[in-house]
Amino acid sequence: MKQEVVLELCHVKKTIKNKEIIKDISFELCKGEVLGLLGPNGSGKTTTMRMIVGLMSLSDGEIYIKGNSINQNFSESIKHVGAMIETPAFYPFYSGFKNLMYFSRMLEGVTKDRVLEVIDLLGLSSAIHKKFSTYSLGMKQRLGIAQALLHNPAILILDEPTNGLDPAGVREIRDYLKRIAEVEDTAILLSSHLLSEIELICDRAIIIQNGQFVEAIDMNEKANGRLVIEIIVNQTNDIETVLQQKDYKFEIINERTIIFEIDEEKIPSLNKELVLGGIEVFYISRKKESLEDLFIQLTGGNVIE
Ligand SMILES: Nc1ncnc2c1ncn2[C@@H]1O[C@H](COP(=O)(O)OP(=O)(O)OP(=O)(O)O)[C@@H](O)[C@H]1O
Repeated sequence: MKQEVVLELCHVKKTIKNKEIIKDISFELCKGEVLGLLGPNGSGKTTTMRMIVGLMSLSDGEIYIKGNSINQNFSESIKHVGAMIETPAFYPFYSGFKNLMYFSRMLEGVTKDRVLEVIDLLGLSSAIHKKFSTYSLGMKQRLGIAQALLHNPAILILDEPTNGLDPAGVREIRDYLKRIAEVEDTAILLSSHLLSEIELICDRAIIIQNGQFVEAIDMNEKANGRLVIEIIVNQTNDIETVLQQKDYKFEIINERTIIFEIDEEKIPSLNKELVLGGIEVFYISRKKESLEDLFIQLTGGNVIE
């Protein structure tokens, strides 16, 4: 069953001073999904997010939030969005709690119970009455996410939420984001230049480069066992004849090497087929592509921080 689409970008473009910053970006974000926006520095991740939250206008294209065009009905669409785009600004000498209460009063219908709920959701209860200035960077980020969630938005937009955090802090944020998506059914769009994070946190990733969509990757498909394997055989000339009736996805690399993209459970039957077809199999080895390999391959080896 297809999930409800809560955010849709259709051929979005942005030109600033005659420079096309965003050339043509389209993607969808579904309820409860965690989607990563991945791209080298300067590829347009922040600009894309700024347009979604209305901090920047679109030069062309459309953005729909829960079916409402942000161009035509901004006030209706923006109420479904919570965002942390720049470093969140809090009063340093107020406690985390007082800060959240302060922001909650500016939002319609946010009760003290909801404030307590987001504090619990982000694991901030034990430190919530301490001054904001005493918080670690990870706690400041979590308070920022808690603030963005106060009005229970359908979509949470986070620009590099793990930037500057140590590995333990990164893991913490990752666990909390997964929890938010599960518990509140929130759709999360986050950007990161850390590929490993995107791979761990997200259900899907959109790769962009030079303001242009490059590829969408489904992490669950990867996790569901689709592997890249390398098979060394005595000769590859007859491979196509041997496998003629099967819908294998493969590439002959040279006279002895073939690469297959295959479900793990189909490897033994593939092996059998090759052997029965008169092909001598020397090695079968797993070449599971990491997101990093794929990213470098797709973006032509651009340097990533
Ligand atoms: N207001 C602006 N005026 C002119 N150029 C801009 C403006 N905002 C962004 N740019 C340019 O647009 C491009 C994309 O920037 P953006 O910040 O969206 O990229 P990014 O993928 O978020 O990069 P980073 O990871 O470094 O933050 C960059 O070349 C940037 O210099």
